[in-house]
Amino acid sequence: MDYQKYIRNFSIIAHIDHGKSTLADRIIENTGLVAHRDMKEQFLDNMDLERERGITIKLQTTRLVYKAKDGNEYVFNLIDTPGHVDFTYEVSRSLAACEGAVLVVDATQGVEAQTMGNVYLALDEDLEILPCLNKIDLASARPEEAKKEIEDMIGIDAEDAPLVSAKEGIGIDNLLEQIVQKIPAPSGDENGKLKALIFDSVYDNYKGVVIFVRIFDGVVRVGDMIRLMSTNKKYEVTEVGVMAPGHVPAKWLRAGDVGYICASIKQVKDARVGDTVTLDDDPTEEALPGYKQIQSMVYCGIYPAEGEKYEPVKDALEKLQVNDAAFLFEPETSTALGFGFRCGFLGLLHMEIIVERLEREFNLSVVTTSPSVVYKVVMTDGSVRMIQNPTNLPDPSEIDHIEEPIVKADIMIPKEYVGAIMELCQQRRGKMLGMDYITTERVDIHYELPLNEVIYDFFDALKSKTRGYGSLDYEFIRYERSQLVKLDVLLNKELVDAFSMIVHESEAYQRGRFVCEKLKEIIPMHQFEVPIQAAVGQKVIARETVKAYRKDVIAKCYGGDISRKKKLLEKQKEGKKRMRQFGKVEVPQEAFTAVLKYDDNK
Ligand SMILES: Nc1nc2c(ncn2[C@@H]2O[C@H](COP(=O)(O)OP(=O)(O)OP(=O)(O)O)[C@@H](O)[C@H]2O)c(=O)[nH]1
Repeated sequence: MDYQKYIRNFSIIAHIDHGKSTLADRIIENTGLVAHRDMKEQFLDNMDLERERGITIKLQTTRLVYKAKDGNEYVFNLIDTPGHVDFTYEVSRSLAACEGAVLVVDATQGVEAQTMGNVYLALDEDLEILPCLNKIDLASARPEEAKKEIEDMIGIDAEDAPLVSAKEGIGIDNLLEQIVQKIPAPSGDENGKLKALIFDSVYDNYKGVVIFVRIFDGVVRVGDMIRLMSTNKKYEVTEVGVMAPGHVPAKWLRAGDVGYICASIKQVKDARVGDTVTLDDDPTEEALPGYKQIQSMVYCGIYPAEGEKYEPVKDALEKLQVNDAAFLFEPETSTALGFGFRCGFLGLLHMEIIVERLEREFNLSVVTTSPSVVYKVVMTDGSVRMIQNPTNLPDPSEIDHIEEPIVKADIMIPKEYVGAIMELCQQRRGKMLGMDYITTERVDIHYELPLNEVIYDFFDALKSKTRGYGSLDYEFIRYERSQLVKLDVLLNKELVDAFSMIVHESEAYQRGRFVCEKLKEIIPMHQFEVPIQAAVGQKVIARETVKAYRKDVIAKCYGGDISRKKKLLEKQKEGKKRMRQFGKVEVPQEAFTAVLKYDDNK
């Protein structure tokens, strides 16, 4: 098929901060479709939050036209991939839509953990990898060394890898030419049965769900009846088009194309990433490989903060979900916190983003309970329960054993930090699998770690112990039997379920003590004494007491001027607003996050 000769479908992959977004901007600019003055910094990252955090979450795809030195015009479909380990599945599906990937390596840093993580994903999809060295404008750039790392670690030729500065716009022409020359053109069968891969979907207020697809075989037109193969649901196509950028309607999409389809699909979760689209009256027999139901790895409870109502939070969560098929929630009640929601996330970053959006975009204040991974509980009668809320852990007498998710982690660090990182991993119940030298100065350490130990702040600890030079990539590998117990917190002798957590038996005592000490610092004095206890089953393993206060807060400024009194009272009131009442005990909201910051203490 001749037209396919002039199409190049590719992604840019990189370790975080190596300059993927900046390079994408530069490519867009150099292909000339977007006028310079219309270029917002980082064109592809379109959410404010993303821009602030500097990470790519939601995929954006752009169709560009490039006039090559051979005189021909080429269509480039630049498919953006999210740059964080939480979103690996989305990365792998957007790569599956491409023939090649531009691998950006920061020439001042060299190959890092997620460079490798992304490269493995690209190799799994049989992509042509086109390495390029970025940030060569910096004096500390060492492109030759970085090239050698690429050759040694990835096993691809990096001799001709373009040296670019995305920031200064150096070397971009050479890169564009190499994209034309080295990334293969698509080679689908336009006359075959429709086979298209959904690699992203978004909700649009006017059009409903817009699905982004790569057509492998066949043609799709307005009016066609399409079928999504994982659900067998049918929809009539109302619009097809390309992202040029923005939605530009077209007559059809055919083999080799990347574009969008609107088909009055109501919810993003009905059009799952990884699913195959075919025609209902002439379907392909076989779906494209690689479809997976997304599994939430981390769960937590989200509750309206005092003063907030249940309904607005529910509405907001529903709105967030229309656009995010990986985010799950269902109603849940907690004796301590009342009516709220159990929410599932891809990882901790995903969770933080949702909570932040609730606060920022919806102006809601919420309480989140300890994040938890999903435990596999094998009961004495042989049945298995998946538990994602510590409160629901069955009675220990009914449990035969508990299994927890284990991940394989690749940690890349300068060699002088090996000791510190091994110690960190040891503390987190890690099992070392091995260590490779990347260069004489840098190593790649492989560990198996319980996911539970990674989700809280492992990454922060890694960064601080390596002065920012460490990088991490991990993937789930299996469930493993482990000695886990439920740690409960009692305030004034009453169990506060929102504080319950599942911990390793060997850590229960220390953890219990930490939680009690922390709560003692945070819970204000009451008219009565407040005992704080940590317990495993019936056994109290740690205890602290918040003493009762004697004086009224105003008594302090007796005779003082009235405005000062007012201020104090107001401050007290303000403080009250952010309190949660448990029985007779008032607990400030910060307590819920403070008890998680265990590692500050280690
Ligand atoms: N000096 C210099 N800085 C660069 C260059 N390219 C990117 N940067 C800077 O490096 C930082 C990271 O660049 P981004 O483009 O945001 O990196 P990214 O890989 O897209 O990051 P994620 O979206 O988080 O994956 C930014 O501060 C850029 O300004 C370059 O060629 N030279």
